[in-house]
Amino acid sequence: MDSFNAFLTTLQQYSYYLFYSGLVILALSLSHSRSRHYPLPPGPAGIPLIGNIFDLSKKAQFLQFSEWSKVYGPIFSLNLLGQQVIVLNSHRVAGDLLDRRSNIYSDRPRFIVVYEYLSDKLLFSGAPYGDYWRRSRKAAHESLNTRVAPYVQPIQEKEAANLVLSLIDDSESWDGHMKRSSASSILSLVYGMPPVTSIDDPLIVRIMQHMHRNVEGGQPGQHLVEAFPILKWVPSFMAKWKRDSIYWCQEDTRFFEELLSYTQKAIDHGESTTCFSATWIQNAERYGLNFREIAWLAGTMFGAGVETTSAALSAFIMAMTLYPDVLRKAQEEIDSVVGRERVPAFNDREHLPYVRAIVKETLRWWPVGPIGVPHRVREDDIYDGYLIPKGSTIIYNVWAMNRDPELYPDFDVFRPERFLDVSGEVDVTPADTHKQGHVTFGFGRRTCVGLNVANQSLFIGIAYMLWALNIQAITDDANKLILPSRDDMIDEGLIVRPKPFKCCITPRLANVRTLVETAAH
Ligand code: HEM
Repeated sequence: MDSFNAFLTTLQQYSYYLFYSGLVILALSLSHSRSRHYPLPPGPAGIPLIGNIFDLSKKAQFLQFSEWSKVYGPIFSLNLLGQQVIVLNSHRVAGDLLDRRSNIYSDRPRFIVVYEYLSDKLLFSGAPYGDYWRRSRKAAHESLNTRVAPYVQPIQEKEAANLVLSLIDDSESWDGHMKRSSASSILSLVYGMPPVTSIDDPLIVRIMQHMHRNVEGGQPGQHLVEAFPILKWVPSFMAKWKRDSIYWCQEDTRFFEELLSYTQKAIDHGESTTCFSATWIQNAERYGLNFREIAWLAGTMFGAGVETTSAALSAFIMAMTLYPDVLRKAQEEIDSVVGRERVPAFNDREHLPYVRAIVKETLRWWPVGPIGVPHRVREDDIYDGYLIPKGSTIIYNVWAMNRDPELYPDFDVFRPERFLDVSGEVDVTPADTHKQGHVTFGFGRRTCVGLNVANQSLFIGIAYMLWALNIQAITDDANKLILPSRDDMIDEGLIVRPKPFKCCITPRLANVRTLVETAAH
């Protein structure tokens, strides 16, 4: 009898279980089918099966998106070869979804070439929102947040001094120096290496090649396999992209592991080093990262930090060439705070609101990543009466948001004053810009983890250049100014930098070199 009762109780428990499971499944499927009754956000009509892919090949994507946003509004949808893409064009919409619903909007779309093959799934900036991303992001965040300023700032001051020296010695290659300086800064911060001062240094050349491959590999339309993932299964001997990617992944892994061994040796020899990678090695167990994963975490900083920071520095040079009044005003501020007997330092930051505003305006006026880095939504979502289907690629249109005429009425003009109150002292930043004044660092849980390092690097680099150098447009034989064109860009897909142009960069005073040289050593 007891066993029969036990059987009945179990049966009862099972029935409850089945009943409640049934309810949950019913509720889920109802909500799923209900959500499917909502329309997609509006968007340009495409061709059956291939969607809007050809509409996008006519001009730079961010320009096309911005044009569409004027027709379809702050949120519109596209179909790219069957892939649903949702484009967000206003601060409110991007903030509502990517920041305030970040629990479902923090995934990345699949990057087959760059993430799966070129990095063997170790490039965490391209990783899905999951365990590996969380472990890497935690380690990165602990090293790159504002609290580590005492370690970061002396390195960045030295790098800024070296940048100015190279601009004094070889101003014609100014764009190359921006890249060299940004790469050198990452090498010092991540591995504790001394500054690299030559553009032709093999280390710099190697890093540039790695970045170039990643940028090229990630360019939309570059590889058919991104649109047709089934091509991933084509054997290597028939697919050059696959052969090359596997080869370069091995080479880059070896390169990053060699660089990390530099830190490991320093630790083994008992040297005191507080560089990022030493922290990661010493806390490897707590982060749950092995040697290879740390090597790639460190290597990821090149891809994420060099091209972006250097493009912003180049945009600053363009802005100073086009807006000499801004340059003059900033130099007056710096001269009154720093004087001519010493070089600028981070301690001056608080007293240089106009220079701080120039950093913001540079990133607003020239968003180096005009469409950021795409996210992916993990669940069906309803927003403003529209369905955003699970698995959609979410693109936030930084270009359009940084040029929103309601927030920035004269958006085409480089005007740092827009970030200061009437007293000229207090920073002013619009809502949903994460106190940055622009959205160039992205959104939500994937927001640029290096933004403090980047802001500091730009501040000190710009302060040094303003203090030490005159930056002017060149003139022709008739003494007429030859101005660079704002529209001359190198569009590398995710990163856009000014096309190098000729300008005149000279020391402001005779004592500049001696003072900067002392600071560089
Ligand atoms: C002006 C300079 C920079 C700009 C404009 C920039 C911008 C961005 C953007 C737009 C993203 C994607 C955010 C998103 O998905 O919503 C990103 C991610 C990232 N950035 Fe930056 N970045 C800069 C400098 C740096 C630096 C200096 C570092 C490292 C030292 C860095 C490390 C990273 C990493 C690791 C990620 C991936 C984060 C993740 O997927 O969780 N960035 N950055």
